[in-house]
Amino acid sequence: MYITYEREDWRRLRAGISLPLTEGELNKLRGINENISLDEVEDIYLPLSRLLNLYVTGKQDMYNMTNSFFGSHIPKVPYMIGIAGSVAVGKSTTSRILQALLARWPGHPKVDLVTTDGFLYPNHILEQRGLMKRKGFPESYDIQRLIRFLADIKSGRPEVTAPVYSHLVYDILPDKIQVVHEPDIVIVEGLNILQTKGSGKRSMPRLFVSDFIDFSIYVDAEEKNITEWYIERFHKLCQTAFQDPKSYFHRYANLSPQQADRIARQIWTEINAVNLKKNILPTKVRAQLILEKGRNHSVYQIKCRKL
Ligand SMILES: Nc1ncnc2c1ncn2[C@@H]1O[C@H](COP(=O)(O)OP(=O)(O)O)[C@@H](O)[C@H]1O
Ligand SMILES: CC(C)(COP(=O)(O)O)[C@@H](O)C(=O)NCCC(=O)O
Repeated sequence: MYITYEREDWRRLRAGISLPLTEGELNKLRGINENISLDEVEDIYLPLSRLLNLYVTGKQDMYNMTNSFFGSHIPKVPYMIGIAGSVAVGKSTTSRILQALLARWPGHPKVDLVTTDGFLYPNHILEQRGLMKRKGFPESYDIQRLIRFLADIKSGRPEVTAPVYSHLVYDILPDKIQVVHEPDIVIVEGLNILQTKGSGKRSMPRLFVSDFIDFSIYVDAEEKNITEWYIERFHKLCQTAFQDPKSYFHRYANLSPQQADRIARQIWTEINAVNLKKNILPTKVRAQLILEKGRNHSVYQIKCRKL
């Protein structure tokens, strides 16, 4: 079902890319994640952005042909890329690198990035429903609202808005929205984008998030590595974001490294690992492309769906 490329074969696909990264651009990418190696960007993400750019152009050509066949004018509809995978596997980093790379291809497409955490229910609703320890589980999202949002984008509406989630206050920000304005490409990132908990009552036709996605990518790694990345990120947050008195986790600001380790492991085991096994990993087979990451986040294999 998938064609498998080992890293060495995949990186050779770079040969056909006449779009080297300039020093300034490399620095900008380094700003996205100081730990990402530039070899990784050039070997893995640059060829991937080239492939995606071909798909985007192909889809645009199809729209143009359809318009000329029917003598009609279908409004420009953005191309939608979905990035799925576990908490802490590197979805945000992958999305932001692809956003930056895709914007460099000819025509300089406008690439907007949306994360599905904006569609989590606010804490007061999660509290009422006893779901505060279930953030990220299917029932913690307002999936109908997410599907409406995607349907609005895909119907060619020039401006669509999304709610905004803050990892600092650990809640939806009631007075903030994200405006998605006439994008050429939208990257939707979230652990739930390949799930099949649809919208609508049982008796109604059901739509899934993936019905609106043109190309889906699953970022995969062994659970023991993802656990380490989660714990490392938690340690970093203890020293940075949690120091802010506005942070929901400010109580963790003065933890010893051993205490931080224990708490991170506990949150991972009780919430995120359960969600990974029960609700996220089973969706991997629905992705069109799978990035297999080894230790240090380096991608050692890429699997592409044959069709
Ligand atoms: N390609 C990468 N190279 C190095 N570190 C990475 C890479 N991708 C993610 N990370 C690190 O792993 C952790 C999780 O990444 P993040 O993108 O926040 O994950 P997610 O959005 O899936 O929760 C972060 O600490 C991030 O800095
Ligand atoms: C907000 C998240 C559910 C991720 O959501 P996503 O952006 O993938 O929709 C996750 O980062 C989270 O907060 N999980 C709850 C347990 C924890 O604090 O890690």
